[in-house]
Amino acid sequence: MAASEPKLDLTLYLVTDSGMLSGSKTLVQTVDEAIQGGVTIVQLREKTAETGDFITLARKVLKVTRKAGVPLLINDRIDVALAVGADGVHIGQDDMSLADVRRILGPNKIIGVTVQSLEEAEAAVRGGANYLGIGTCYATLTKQVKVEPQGPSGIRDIWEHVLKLPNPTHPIRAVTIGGINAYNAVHVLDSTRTLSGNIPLDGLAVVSAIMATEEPRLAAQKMRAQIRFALENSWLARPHSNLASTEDLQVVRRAVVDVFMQIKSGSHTPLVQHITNLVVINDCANACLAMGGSPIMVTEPEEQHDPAPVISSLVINIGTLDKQQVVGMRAAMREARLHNTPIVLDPVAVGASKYRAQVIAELLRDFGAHVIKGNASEIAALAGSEEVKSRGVDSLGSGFSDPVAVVTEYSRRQRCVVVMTGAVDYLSDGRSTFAIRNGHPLQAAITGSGCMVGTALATYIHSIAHVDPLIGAIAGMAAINLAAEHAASRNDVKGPGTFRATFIDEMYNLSSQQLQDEMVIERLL
Ligand SMILES: Cc1ncc(COP(=O)(O)OP(=O)(O)O)c(N)n1
Ligand SMILES: Cc1nc(C(=O)O)sc1CCOP(=O)(O)O
Repeated sequence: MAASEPKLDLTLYLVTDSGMLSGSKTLVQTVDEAIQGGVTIVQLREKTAETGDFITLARKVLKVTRKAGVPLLINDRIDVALAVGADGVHIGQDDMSLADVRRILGPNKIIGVTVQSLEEAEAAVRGGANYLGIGTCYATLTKQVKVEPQGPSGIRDIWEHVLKLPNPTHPIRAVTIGGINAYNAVHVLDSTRTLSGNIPLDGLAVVSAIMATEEPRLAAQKMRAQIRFALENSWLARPHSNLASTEDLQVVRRAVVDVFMQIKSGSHTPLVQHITNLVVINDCANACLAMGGSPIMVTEPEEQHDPAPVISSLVINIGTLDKQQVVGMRAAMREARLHNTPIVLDPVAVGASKYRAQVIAELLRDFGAHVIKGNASEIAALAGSEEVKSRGVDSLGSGFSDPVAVVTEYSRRQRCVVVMTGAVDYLSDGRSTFAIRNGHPLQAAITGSGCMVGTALATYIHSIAHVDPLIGAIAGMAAINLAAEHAASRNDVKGPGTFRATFIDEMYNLSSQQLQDEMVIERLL
């Protein structure tokens, strides 16, 4: 194959570490296979190599990268880059200054700079870096990092900041690095999209996710597929949903009924995994069945891997939290992320203890969610608002003075659909916000009705690729509220006990015509 001119494509950035090789493959073979699997740029990072050995290795790797038309950068060592004619270098804050490196290498070589703060990022952009390696995203065993991992939201803050800077010569690009793998790639790319403009990072940089495997080609293929999904198919990547954003509420209503019909007609039976609280397991399983889904209560960490490919959606509910359960939740969310399975997070009583708040913050940092559902006090606790207080699992007072602003802004920040339940339910994807005014006070008189909302959301949002999560959320919320209205109006319902059983019956009986005719929905934004 003829050599081709390397162009800067940061989509999947391999940073090498020969110390991680298992022994069955050389570094050159590993790089070669990783490129075949989809790596788009390589950085030779040999922290302990002698200069002569480094140059010899770099020449061999360069042959492979040139053949594939992929740029080769050298970590830290400008002399090695010059000696072999590499395409550029990557430097950190303790290395030779950017200005000196640019002077030595000239205007055409690629220079990447590690940045961990707004100030470092600003200096690198002003100094003419071609791209930024924004670190450290997650904890890593690959190297000792000096700063606390900042998680995707910290990375996003830096990315957002640099995009607002005037750029002297060329548009700035960026990847993030640290603890990234095929399981968290989509979440990292989704949640580092800028709030203003929805602009994603240019790619992800990895060391161990490829270097420490026996199958670098396969590892690179998996990473590349996840990155492609995040950049092209994730709902955040799709242009503003035509359905939820349309001014015509009739179009929204029809889309909601269509989603409902898919399940009601039996053309699709979503397999809805629950890791939920002890109080409501049975109710949630029955609600799921009654709506046309199939519940599966797989909870042990060890048994998350096998069913993961066939799970349609995952409910994580922290109502009766224990440490072992959290391990299972993390394993389930990790698998869900790999399979792009929608995750519905129910942060029950998150404001009640520091432990709950910490668990939820870590789950959101590490895995995120496609939908967060809570009552006003739970959303207040998550959004950092003092306006609504809680008592146990209940909200106190009359709620937010401006619920639309709270829900919309929190949804925008979390990059997911937020559903805030109450007498009026508010649902937002950060771009469009709706109120649903169905439901009955008896829902608050039984335990688990909020948890069953989580089940309903997950049942209708059974695929990220095929269901707009906001439309699916509206379908779930409206369906369960209408079932409550129908149940409460029945003569055989005498109070909470009979309501509870009848509620499930009416979830089962609800027709698409009733949903169409009786759903009270209002667009607020
Ligand atoms: C893409 C990318 N980003 C960050 C780094 C880290 O570089 P640096 O700060 O120079 O640390 P060392 O790699 O030298 O340990 C990187 N190498 N690549
Ligand atoms: C080389 C490097 N630089 C980092 C930074 O934060 O600047 S983290 C890191 C190592 C990343 O390795 P892995 O993909 O195996 O977690």
